[in-house]
Amino acid sequence: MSQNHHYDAVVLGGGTAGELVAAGLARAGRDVALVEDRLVGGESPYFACVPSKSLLASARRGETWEMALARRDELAGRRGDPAGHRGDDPAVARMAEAGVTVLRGRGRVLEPGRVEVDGAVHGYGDLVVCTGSEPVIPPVEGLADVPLWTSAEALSVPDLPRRLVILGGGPVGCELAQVYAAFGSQVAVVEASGRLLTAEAPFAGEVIADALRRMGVDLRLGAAVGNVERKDVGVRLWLSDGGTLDADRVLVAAGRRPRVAGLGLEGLGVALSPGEGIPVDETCRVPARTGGVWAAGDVTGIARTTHAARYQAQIVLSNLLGQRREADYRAIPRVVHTSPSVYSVGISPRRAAELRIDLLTAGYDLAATARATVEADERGRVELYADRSRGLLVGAAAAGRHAEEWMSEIALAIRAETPLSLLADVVHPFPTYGEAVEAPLRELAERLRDATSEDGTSEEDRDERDRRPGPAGAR
Ligand SMILES: Cc1cc2nc3c(=O)[nH]c(=O)nc-3n(C[C@H](O)[C@H](O)[C@H](O)COP(=O)(O)OP(=O)(O)OC[C@H]3O[C@@H](n4cnc5c(N)ncnc54)[C@H](O)[C@@H]3O)c2cc1C
Ligand SMILES: NC(=O)c1ccc[n+]([C@@H]2O[C@H](COP(=O)([O-])OP(=O)(O)OC[C@H]3O[C@@H](n4cnc5c(N)ncnc54)[C@H](O)[C@@H]3O)[C@@H](O)[C@H]2O)c1
Repeated sequence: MSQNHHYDAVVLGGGTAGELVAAGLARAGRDVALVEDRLVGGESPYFACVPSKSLLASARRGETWEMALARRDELAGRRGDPAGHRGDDPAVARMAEAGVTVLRGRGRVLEPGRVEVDGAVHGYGDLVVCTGSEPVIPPVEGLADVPLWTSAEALSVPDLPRRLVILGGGPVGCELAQVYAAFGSQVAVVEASGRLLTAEAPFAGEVIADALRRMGVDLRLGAAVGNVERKDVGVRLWLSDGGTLDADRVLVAAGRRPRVAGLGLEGLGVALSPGEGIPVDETCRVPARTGGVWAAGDVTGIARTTHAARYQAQIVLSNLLGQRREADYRAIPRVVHTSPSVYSVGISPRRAAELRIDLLTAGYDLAATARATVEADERGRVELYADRSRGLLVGAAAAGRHAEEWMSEIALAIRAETPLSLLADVVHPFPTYGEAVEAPLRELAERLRDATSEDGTSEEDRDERDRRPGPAGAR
């Protein structure tokens, strides 16, 4: 096949990460092509973050389903219309303005230095893979034979099912359970592990479980779906605990896997493992037989949020523009935007157990803050986690009203390795939920000081220990 054009860089996938890398390189004078086979902008604006947060906000404001849909589709409506018109013109125009060539179609690597996009071949110097992730459909008998929703359908069609069963109680399952329950669907969540938000601190899942139950959501925790059968009206699901559920619609929210299949990366000598992300080093470079392969965003399987995709895109950009920069994943926040919301950062108790880190935990119920009293919303708690051996804050979780807005100082503290004695001296305005971190910070500082004086460790020893690199956080 003859080659159309040789680009300095080809970016595969025009989502959050791909757009940023392509525009940044083009603005720096590089000849760049962005390959996108759906909508420039990717998942976040059309099918994920924006429509889900819009519906959650409408639910909080008590809007009707019709109002909520109108607002959702106005914000995310650039996903196109049923006639097949693509709605991403503003995003494409942004790329053109930056000097990026947008190549519509599915891209795959033919051989080192050459990609094919719907039959046309293009050459490249550097390849940046930003192909995102896709939902996992669990191998449940009968599931493939019934009409399913993934989050993309749930966030783009106008239907409000009377009975909705959600498979999976992770961030997607919890956010969408709250949306549909708020607008009147009878919602059940089937979560195979014993609790919601299983990767996070147990109290967080309990706070969300309580909020969902109060809205009438039927939580089937610790139960897996055995099989699914189509009925005259709707479907029936048989659960491993012997229970059954009837539904008009099944929404699968059972996790996502990096989108790596069919990209031709094996031909570059990239080592791929089933279900895993493209391996990257700390500069987001992909170890490959040939140089010049990079990856950013969900496809790396590392932090899987829009802000992490942006961060990795900036890392790739800096390195491609000749400024070495390494990613640090120790303090990337993870937020579930339910009411109350859940904010986690750094190491979770589960991750600490896997890494055999001896955690010191201190917590505080938000009910004890004056803000909770004046707001008449006492739900929630904050927990802070310190690594006993390093004497540093390494993780935190909070469930509570707007937790995502008042916990950022903890991310900074973890990232900057701020001494606990200094953190415990920080003053928060009264009356705010943010005051809830003061008591646990003081407690951790005191317990670490006591531990230090008991084991005879001097301040100098502690300083030396603090300078050593810590274990990778959210990975
Ligand atoms: C329901 C839901 C809600 C979420 N809410 C939040 C939230 O509130 N906050 C948050 O931070 N994160 C949230 N996320 C996660 C967030 O959406 C992702 O982390 C983010 O979109 C990842 O960006 P990306 O650039 O890696 O991939 P994507 O945005 O998925 O972009 C990848 C692009 O590559 C294209 N592509 C793939 N293969 C090819 C190919 N071979 N050729 C051409 N194009 C290709 C795809 O069409 C796609 O446009 C949510 C996710 C879901 C599912
Ligand atoms: N606010 C945010 O930042 C946000 C919001 C939504 C999603 N996301 C991202 O999207 C990704 C996907 O989220 P998710 O919630 O789909 O995945 P997840 O992997 O976090 O959770 C999936 C859940 O489904 C359960 N499960 C799997 N198979 C099951 C089965 N057969 N029956 C019952 N339960 C089953 C698992 O135990 C797990 O708890 C996450 O990585 C997250 O980072 C982010």
